[in-house]
Amino acid sequence: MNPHILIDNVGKVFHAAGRDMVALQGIDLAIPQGQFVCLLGPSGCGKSTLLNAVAGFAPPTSGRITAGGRLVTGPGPERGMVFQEYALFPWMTVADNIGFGLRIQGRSAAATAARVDELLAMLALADFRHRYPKDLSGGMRQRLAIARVLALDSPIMLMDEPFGALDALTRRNLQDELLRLWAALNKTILFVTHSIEEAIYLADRIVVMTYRPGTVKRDVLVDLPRLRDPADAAFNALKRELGQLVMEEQQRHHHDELRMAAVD
Ligand SMILES: Nc1ncnc2c1ncn2[C@@H]1O[C@H](COP(=O)(O)OP(=O)(O)OP(=O)(O)O)[C@@H](O)[C@H]1O
Repeated sequence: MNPHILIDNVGKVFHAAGRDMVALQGIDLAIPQGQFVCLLGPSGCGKSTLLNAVAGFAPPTSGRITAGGRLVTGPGPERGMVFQEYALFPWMTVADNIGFGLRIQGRSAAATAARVDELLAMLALADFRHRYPKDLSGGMRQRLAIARVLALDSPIMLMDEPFGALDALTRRNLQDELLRLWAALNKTILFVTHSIEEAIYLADRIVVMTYRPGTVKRDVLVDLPRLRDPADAAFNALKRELGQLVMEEQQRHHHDELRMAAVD
């Protein structure tokens, strides 16, 4: 079967302060339909750069990416993105935020209203439909951000540290919610995190990235039954193994920063 997302020898070079910086190099990933993939690595290893390339926001400088068999040349309706900072319209109510994308797609008022009701129920937001984002907790805002993306029915969801700003309990609730939606809706998910535990809790597959240049350091299938228990021995064994890999890259990051400070 053709992969749902194909990342083929992708590289990205930034030109900054008169220097070339290789953010990504030779990334190859074939992601089948329905797989939940976490990109894991320390700050600066290119996770967001890769996700933005798949989203079509910032094209790679070499290689190519296809989604659903089509070359990615820009953003597209088959790829929905959820950001850490919610990306909500503060002047619109919860219901209007969810319906916005549908209206600009030209759906009728009745079809939009029906779909909005469905999503409000799915994300347990029905009691909040008339509120504005500023009157919601961080967890509720992130539910709303997910509802907005689900409204468009994109088969691929791209998520950039979506739960990074939430407290531990809210984060776990939303992780469970996301697993439920993923299983029910059969989405392909590419999810960026620097939390090893989050990656093991969620993913079918974890791609650990190296720091500068960003390459694939390890590509691991997580074969543990869900819902996973972070206290479980196999969970912890994998956590130790991945922790070692991420630590090595964090140290490279740290040495790089010391070297840059010495040059300046
Ligand atoms: N527009 C840009 N111009 C120049 N350099 C950039 C640009 N965007 C990202 N970079 C650099 O590319 C590298 C990868 O950045 P990226 O944000 O993808 O990393 P990340 O793994 O997502 O980190 P974080 O978890 O901190 O977001 C970093 O060294 C960053 O400084």
